[in-house]
Amino acid sequence: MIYAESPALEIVNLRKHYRRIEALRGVDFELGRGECLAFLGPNGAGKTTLIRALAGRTRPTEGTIKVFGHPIDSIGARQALGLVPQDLALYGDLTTRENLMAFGKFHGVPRRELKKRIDWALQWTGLTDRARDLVGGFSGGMKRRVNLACGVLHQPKIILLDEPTVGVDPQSRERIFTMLDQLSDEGASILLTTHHLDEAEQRSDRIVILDQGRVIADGTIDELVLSTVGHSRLVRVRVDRPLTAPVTVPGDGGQRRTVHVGEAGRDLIETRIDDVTVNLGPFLKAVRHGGYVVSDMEVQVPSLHHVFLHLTGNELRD
Ligand SMILES: Nc1ncnc2c1ncn2[C@@H]1O[C@H](COP(=O)(O)OP(=O)(O)OP(=O)(O)O)[C@@H](O)[C@H]1O
Repeated sequence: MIYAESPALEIVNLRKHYRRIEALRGVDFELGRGECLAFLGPNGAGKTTLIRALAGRTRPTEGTIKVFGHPIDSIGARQALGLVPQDLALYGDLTTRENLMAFGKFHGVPRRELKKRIDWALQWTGLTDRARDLVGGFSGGMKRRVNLACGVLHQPKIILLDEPTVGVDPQSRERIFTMLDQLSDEGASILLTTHHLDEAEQRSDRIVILDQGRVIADGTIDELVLSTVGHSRLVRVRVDRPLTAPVTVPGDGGQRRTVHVGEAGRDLIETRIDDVTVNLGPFLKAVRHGGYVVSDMEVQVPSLHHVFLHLTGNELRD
C-alpha cells in the first residue's frame, strides 16, 4: 500500500558512524513523487553511505527513512526501491540476457513476467543485438547500461543511482539520461549522485548538496543561485593596454552612481552586472571613454559550479 500524501522518500536525522568517522551527521531531506533529485557533494561527503543506507546495504546509527510512508525495513519499502550501484555489479562471464535473468530472479520478478521484462530491458538499453554476448567484453558505456537495467528490472517506483555516468563517454551519458527520462516519464522518482555538475543542473528538478555528512543546500538551481552567488553576471573585459588607474563606470543602480573597476597595471577588468541587457552597454562605453579598446570579453552566467564552490570551498577533500 502507498500512503496517498507521503513523499517517495522521507529522511529524518540520519546518522552513520564508522567507528570514529561520522559519515552522516543528521541528514534530513525528502524526495518528492516523480521528482528527479541530484545529490552532490565533494569526495567523502557521505553520498555513497546515504545511498547504501537507503538501499538497506548499511544500517544507520540513528534516524529514520520512510518510503511512501512505510518504514525502510518493511517489504513494501524494499519492493519500491531499486539500486544502481557505482561499482558495476555484473557477471562478466555471463551474457547480457543471462545477467538480466539472474538479476530479475534476485529481485523476485515473477517467472511469467521475466521474459517480457528482459526483452524490454534489451530494447531500453539498445542491446537487443548483443543479448547473447558475454558482458565481460563490453565497453564501459555498455556495461553501465546493463548495470542500470539490472537495477530496475523489477520496475521499482524509486530508483537510487550512485554515479550512473562515471567513466563513460558523452554519447553514453546522453543515452543513459534518455533512458532515465523514460523512467521518469513513467512516474519513477529518481535520486542520483554525480560529480558532473552540468548533468545535475540540466537533468534534475532539485539539488541537495551534502558536505561532511550534512545537508548544506537544498533547492532548485534558481533557488540555490539566488541564495548563494546571486543572479548577477560576472563580466570580464580585456583591454588593449594596462590600466593607468581604475576605470569609472556606471553602477548597476543607474547613471548617477559610479564605481571604480580594474587595477592599475593590469589589462583585465572584472565586474558584476545585475542586468546585462540594460547595463552592459553603458559599462563598455565607459571603458572606451577611459581611452581603452576592448580586445576580448566574457560574460559568466552563475551556474551550479559557482554555487558548489561557493558552498564547499576550493580545498581538496582527499
Ligand atoms: N565501510 C567504511 N568503513 C569506514 N569508513 C567508511 C566506510 N565507507 C565510507 N567511509 C567513510 O565515510 C565517509 C563518507 O564516505 P562516502 O563514500 O559515503 O562519501 P562519498 O560522498 O560517496 O565520496 P565519493 O564522492 O568519494 O564517492 C568518508 O570519510 C569515508 O572514508
